Amino acid sequence: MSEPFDGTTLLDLARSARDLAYAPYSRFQVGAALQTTDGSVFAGCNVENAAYGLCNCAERTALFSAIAAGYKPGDFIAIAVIADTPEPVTPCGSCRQVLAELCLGDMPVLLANTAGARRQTTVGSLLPEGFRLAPSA
Ligand SMILES: O=c1ccn([C@H]2C[C@H](O)[C@@H](CO)O2)c(=O)[nH]1
Ligand SMILES: [Zn+2]
Repeated sequence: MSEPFDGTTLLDLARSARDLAYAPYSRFQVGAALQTTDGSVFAGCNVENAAYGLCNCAERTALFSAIAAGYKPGDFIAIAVIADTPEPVTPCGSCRQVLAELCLGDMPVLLANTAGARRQTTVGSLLPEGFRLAPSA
């Protein structure tokens, strides 16, 4: 059975979202695209701030946008992330924690770089034994 999402399309959407990044401090642009169970896609880019601790990653922009639009934990089937890194970019610890809260452990995470390298992992493998209070998504 083929997967219920098209990884190449999701990565293309993440690549377009990356162009929208507001990253005047790091100059490091990241894009993400999150697909919901009903086929919607939420794109996200990183949004930085002069108070550096307020910088928000592309992954969390996409996840928070989906939640703000009414989607619930567990309503997501895949996320793609892309940046200009030598190897496919890999999410920071904060994003891993948020992914673990809002997505199922076996949800695919597609990681890519702008040169075309890509690999696939899961939310659970990115944060084994993560902290949680809420029941699993
Ligand atoms: O997976 C990642 C890693 C980093 N960033 C952002 C945060 C910051 O704006 C910039 C440099 O860390 O890249 C993301 O958006 N996603
Ligand atoms: Zn992050």
